[in-house]
Amino acid sequence: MNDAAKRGQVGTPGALAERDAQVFRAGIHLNRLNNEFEDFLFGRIDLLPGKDGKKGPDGAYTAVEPAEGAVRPDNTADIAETLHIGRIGVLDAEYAPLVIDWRAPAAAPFYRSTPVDPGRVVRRRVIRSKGRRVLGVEDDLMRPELKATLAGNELAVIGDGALMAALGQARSHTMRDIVASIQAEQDMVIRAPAASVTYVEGGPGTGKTAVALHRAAYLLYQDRRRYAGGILIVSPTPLLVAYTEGVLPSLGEEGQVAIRAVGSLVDGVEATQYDAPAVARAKGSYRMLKVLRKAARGALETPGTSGRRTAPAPARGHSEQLSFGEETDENGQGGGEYGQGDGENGQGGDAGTRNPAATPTRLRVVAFGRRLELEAPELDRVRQNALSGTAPVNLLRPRARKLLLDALWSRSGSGSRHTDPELAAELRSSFDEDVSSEDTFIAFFEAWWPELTPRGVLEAMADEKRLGRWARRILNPGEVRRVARSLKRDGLSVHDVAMLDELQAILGTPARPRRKRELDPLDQLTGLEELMPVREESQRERAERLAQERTEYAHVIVDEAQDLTPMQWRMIGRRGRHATWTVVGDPAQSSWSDPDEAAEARDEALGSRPRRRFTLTVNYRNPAEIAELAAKVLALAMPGSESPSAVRSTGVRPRFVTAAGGRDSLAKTVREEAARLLDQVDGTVGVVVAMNRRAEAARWLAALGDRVVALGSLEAKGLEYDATVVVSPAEIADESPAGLRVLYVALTRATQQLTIVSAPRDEPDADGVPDLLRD
Ligand SMILES: Nc1ncnc2c1ncn2[C@@H]1O[C@H](COP(=O)(O)OP(=O)(O)OP(=O)(O)O)[C@@H](O)[C@H]1O
Repeated sequence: MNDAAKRGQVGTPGALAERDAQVFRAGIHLNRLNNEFEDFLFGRIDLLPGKDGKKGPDGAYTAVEPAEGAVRPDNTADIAETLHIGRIGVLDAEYAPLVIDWRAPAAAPFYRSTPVDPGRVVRRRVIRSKGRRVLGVEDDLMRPELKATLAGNELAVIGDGALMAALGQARSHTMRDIVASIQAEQDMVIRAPAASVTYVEGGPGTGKTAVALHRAAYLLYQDRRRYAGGILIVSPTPLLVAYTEGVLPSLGEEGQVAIRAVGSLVDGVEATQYDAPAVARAKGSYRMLKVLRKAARGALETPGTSGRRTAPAPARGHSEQLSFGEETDENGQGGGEYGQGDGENGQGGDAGTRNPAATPTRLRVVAFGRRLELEAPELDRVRQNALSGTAPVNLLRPRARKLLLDALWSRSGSGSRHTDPELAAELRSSFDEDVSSEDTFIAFFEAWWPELTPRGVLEAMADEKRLGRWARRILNPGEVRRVARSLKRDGLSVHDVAMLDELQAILGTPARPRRKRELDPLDQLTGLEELMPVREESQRERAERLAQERTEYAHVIVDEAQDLTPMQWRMIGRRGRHATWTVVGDPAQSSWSDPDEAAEARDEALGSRPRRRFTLTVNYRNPAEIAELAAKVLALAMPGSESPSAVRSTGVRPRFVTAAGGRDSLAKTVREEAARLLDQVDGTVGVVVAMNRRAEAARWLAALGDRVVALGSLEAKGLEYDATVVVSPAEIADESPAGLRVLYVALTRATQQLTIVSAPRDEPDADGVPDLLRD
């Protein structure tokens, strides 16, 4: 900035422009440094000289292996290079690297080096700090046999390992980044090239979510321009979004990355309700796709018995010329109200609802002084003819309109009036103009072929009779009844959102004139707003706005991919048609009942892009004592699959408690156990119950403060707590066909302590161990 000020004194216009540009860049950099100040420098590696002596642009040796003779026969060596690793890179006054960005190639040895395969690293140090104070230092010696010296002094070793220090810390309600202790197998995934599909599997606690988030930051660092197209991270629940969304800003990345729950992928919708398992199964499966296709066409026709009329009514005085079904609004006025928020940005499907009027069964217009009339059979023929096109239903409107005019034209008999083709064409076009500007025709057309919204179609599906027709031979009558009933309820379920999105694709969005965005004069001054105290829209706000408007992304990261239904895969697939992908999941934790169908949908979404597969094998979350217990359920849920190995053990075994029969006893026991755990851990306690006990469990715990949370089994996905109470394993396991896998998720949420509360249904033995968890 000082430098820039000097440029300004030159006084030429060019120098002024350069000054502005430099001040701007310096301002951005200063901002980033200030934002990243906390815990800015977290790592250091001391290295042997590189094999070929070559150095990269960041000034570090590029070779992974040490130079020949770097280790002397008496096992002594000199440190040739010391690198400091931080959240972002910093150069010194000479433009030499002072701190290396954790994502830079030179930082890779910090993560990759292990005692088995140390490369050039002799000592790896993790530094914890607060503000300007160093709180602690943890060293790992990668070559413990070596006596290394740095500038004549022997290398010191402090602390007992950064990883264990990180894992032992109490948990809060938000996830922390793991930059200081990323492990080698995780680093391979984070830095995998972004070509095509990177597929990561691993058991609970292996760091899949952490790795996915760090990968997003890494990709942006690697190729910011390419990912200006945005990175979408899809998370299973809003709870997990809230838990993880702080990680990227802590890595110096926000704006380009949108983290969305699968129930919030359609703009303006935030679904938090869950359907009962049988309903979810019908709504999520491929079968629903067929039903939606039929419904989207069927919904064009509204039975007269609906009794609801809010479509634009014919103008007064013309109403007698429109024939609606028997139960239409008598005064024919209707009020012309479409729901608001009809998606100016072309999304359309999320906010507005329109209740179409009963479909008119007769059209009468006056053209060329003659009354022309089309009756129901003719209208029906025209409709079927129009629908034979494959285009999205709303985009078929112009075609339907044209076919309607054709039918009226032929009814008028005017076609034979002229033999001269030019005159005939002229006559026809003036006929079309005449008819289509007539209020009657306009009103008729709006009611006969209304522009459908996804919400409108979903509402039509709430009518059991109509749904039954559209779902004939696809859903069974029980499913039809349950789905229709679920759609009558207020608010959307997570599965409804994928249906809305599919409907949006089936219906299509007709082109609308774009609203001109006002030019913000500050925008013109590329980024000067960064430095101004008052500005209209911050960079972050702008990034959020852009993310809102974005419908496709350059990279899509799917977390907990094992849970997605076929319909959800289709929804996400539409957002990444040209994207590269990172897909992380664990089949053993899947709450979806038909994994084969979901795999088919996943393959369709990912297309034929080649896949690179990784497996994470170490459980960083659960102590061995908890992992061992969970493994028993894994053996039942997915016989033969391997549990990840737990990296530490606490010596504290899971506790088993039995609640006597009766609601009060269960409530009391759970409350006591939660309170007991709150006493024993510094951080959070999660109480996991079957989905239908959610509200009840929240009441049980209301007096215990906000360190404790009640969670339905499906909501526990991806989260973690210092301690958890799992209430009635049998109830959770019996909830759905995937119940055992859901129970496996519930049992693997704790970082320190786990208590199992059994109800009589769990058939606990004398020690309180429920049937499902016995050897
Ligand atoms: N290298 C690491 N250093 C420190 N902590 C780590 C490391 N890897 C993972 N963890 C921690 O382990 C816990 C589990 O990680 P994460 O939630 O990413 O696992 P996951 O594989 O997504 O689990 P699940 O499948 O159960 O959702 C988190 O607290 C995470 O911070």
